[in-house]
Amino acid sequence: MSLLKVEHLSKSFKGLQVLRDVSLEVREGERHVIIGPNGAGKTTLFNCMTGTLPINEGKVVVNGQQISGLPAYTAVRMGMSRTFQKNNLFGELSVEENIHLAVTACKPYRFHFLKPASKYAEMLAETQELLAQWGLWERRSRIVSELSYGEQRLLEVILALASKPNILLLDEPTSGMSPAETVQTTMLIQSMPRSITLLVIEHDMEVVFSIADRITVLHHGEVFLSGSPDEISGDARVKEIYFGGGTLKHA
Ligand SMILES: Nc1ncnc2c1ncn2[C@@H]1O[C@H](COP(=O)(O)OP(=O)(O)OP(=O)(O)O)[C@@H](O)[C@H]1O
Repeated sequence: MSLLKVEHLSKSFKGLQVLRDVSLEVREGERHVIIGPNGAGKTTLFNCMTGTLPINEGKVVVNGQQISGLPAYTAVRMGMSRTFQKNNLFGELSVEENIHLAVTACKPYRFHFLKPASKYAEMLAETQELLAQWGLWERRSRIVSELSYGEQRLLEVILALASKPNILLLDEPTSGMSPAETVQTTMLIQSMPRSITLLVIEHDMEVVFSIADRITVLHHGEVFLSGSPDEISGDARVKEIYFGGGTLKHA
C-alpha cells in the first residue's frame, strides 16, 4: 500500500518552473531514494511535500489524506519528519540538550510552562532512550559546536527520529561527511525499523545502492525514471543523465 503519494505536482518560482508534473509513490516500509543532478528539484520537492513551500498544481497525499494546501504542521501530525541540508542544531547546547529539546517539541504539552513531574520524567526517559539506541550515550555531554560536521549531521538525523515518525525524509544525509562518518550514517539508516518509511535524497551512489529498495531519478524537474536499484543501474539513459555516460556503481 502507498503511504505517501505525490500526484502531478508542479512548482514554479516567479515563472521559473522547477518541478513539472511530478508523480511519486512510496510504499509503507519502503526505502525510496531520489537521485538527480544538482538543481534537478529534489529539495524543492521535499519542501513541497512537507508544506514548507506552496505548490502550484497537483497534490500530496499521506495515508489517504491530502495534505497539500494545508499548514506545514499537518505533515508533522501525519507522522512526517525531515532533515535539512543545512544544520539546524543549537550549537552551544549539549547533544543531550538538543535531543531533549526535540523530544519536548513533539509533545502536545510543550507550551505549558508548568508541567507535572511525570511529564519531565517521560521526556527524560525518551531522551535517554534515543541517546542509547542511536549510539550517542558516550557523547551525550559534548557541546554540539565541538562535534565534527559529520557528527552534527548524524545528530540531526537522530533529532528527526524524536517525533517517532512513520515517514522520514532525509535530505543528503551524508553530504560533507568523512568516509567513516558516511559508513556510520549508512549503517544507522539501514538499522532503522521498517515501521519508518524512508524517502532520502542522496548523491553518493555507494550509499544510494546500500539503502534503496526503489530509486526515482529526477531530471530538470521531472521524474525521468522510477525503478528497482537493478533497473536504475542498468539503464543507459540514467548513466548518461547523471554521469555523462560514466558507471553507476552498485555497492
Ligand atoms: N526559493 C527559491 N526561489 C527561486 N528559485 C529557487 C528557490 N529554491 C530553489 N530554486 C531553484 O530551483 C531549482 C532546483 O533547486 P533544488 O534545490 O530543489 O535542486 P536540488 O535537486 O535539490 O539540487 P542539489 O542537488 O544541488 O541540492 C534550482 O534552479 C534552484 O536555483
